[in-house]
Amino acid sequence: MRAIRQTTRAASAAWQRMASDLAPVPMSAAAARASSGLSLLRADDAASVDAELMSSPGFSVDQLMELAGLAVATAVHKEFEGLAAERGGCLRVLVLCGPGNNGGDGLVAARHLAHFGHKPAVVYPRMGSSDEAKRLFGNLLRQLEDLDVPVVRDATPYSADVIRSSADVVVDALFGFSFKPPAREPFASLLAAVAEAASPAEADGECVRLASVDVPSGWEVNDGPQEGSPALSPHCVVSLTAPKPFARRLGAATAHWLGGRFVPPSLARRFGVEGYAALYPAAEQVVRLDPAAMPW
Ligand SMILES: NC(=O)C1=CN([C@@H]2O[C@H](COP(=O)(O)OP(=O)(O)OC[C@H]3O[C@@H](n4cnc5c(N)ncnc54)[C@H](O)[C@@H]3O)[C@@H](O)[C@H]2O)[C@@H](O)CC1
Ligand SMILES: [K+]
Repeated sequence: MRAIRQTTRAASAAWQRMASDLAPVPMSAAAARASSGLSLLRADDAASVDAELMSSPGFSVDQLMELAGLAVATAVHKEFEGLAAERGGCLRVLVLCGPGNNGGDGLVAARHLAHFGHKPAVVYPRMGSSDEAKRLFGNLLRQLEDLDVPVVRDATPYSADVIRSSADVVVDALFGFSFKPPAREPFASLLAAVAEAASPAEADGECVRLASVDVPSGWEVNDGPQEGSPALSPHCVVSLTAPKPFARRLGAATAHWLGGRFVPPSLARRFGVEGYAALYPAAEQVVRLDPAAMPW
């Protein structure tokens, strides 16, 4: 009998040793993100992905901007479908476009929003002066003109009150992953006005809905909102290619969409972002991320 008890104790100890060998080793948060292919893309890595897409696989900037802008328009349309239904199916969308490619995504999004039956208007205070900027953005402006989408080049009239009275939704395409705080004029004042217009501080809680393209403008891409800068508090963010590290600072009330479904798996793997491709349903160009399922 004693021999049987000793054998049982030995077997149990061996089993416990084996079980502890098999138990999952706790991973660091960074390792968990990398192993899932759902890393956050730091600003310099996002710029490298962009540069590589336009070198080895041979995309043109026009192609990428078209897909990014279409994704933005689609996400905005889907996110605010309920609001559109309250407004007879048509939203007044004020698209604020900055001087770089984030602004270009906004110009493309405005065109698609017009095709979707909404009423976009664009504020575009500064355009790059290079020949390439003039060609790229000049074409996008011409396409808006052909659709009778108004484009205003002077941002000064856009106080919080003017924004509130002229728009249901503001698309913030002022700055993306190349933004370096603090914002200079006229963008600083425009950002302050948008921040006020989109804040539900009014007595009835009614405010303009704000959708930010890639990064909420005025937020530091890797660290999020900074003290003292006019920091937007968006209702939704549409991240392109992969969310950037500021995403950790988004509150639970902010919807987070992902678009930019064009990165080849080999390139995505090198930056630890290959896991996002599997999140898109079927032929969708955008996906609403579930914050509980994200490792960050
Ligand atoms: N691979 C991708 O994910 C793609 C990204 N695209 C978009 O491209 C964006 C990045 O574009 P860019 O690199 O042109 O840069 P941004 O559009 O982020 O901004 C750069 C421009 O903003 C100005 N600027 C920067 N800091 C400023 C400040 N503090 N005050 C005033 N002006 C300031 C710069 O002088 C420059 O003109 C992304 O965020 C995304 O929206 C798409 O267009 C194409 C594909
Ligand atoms: K933005």
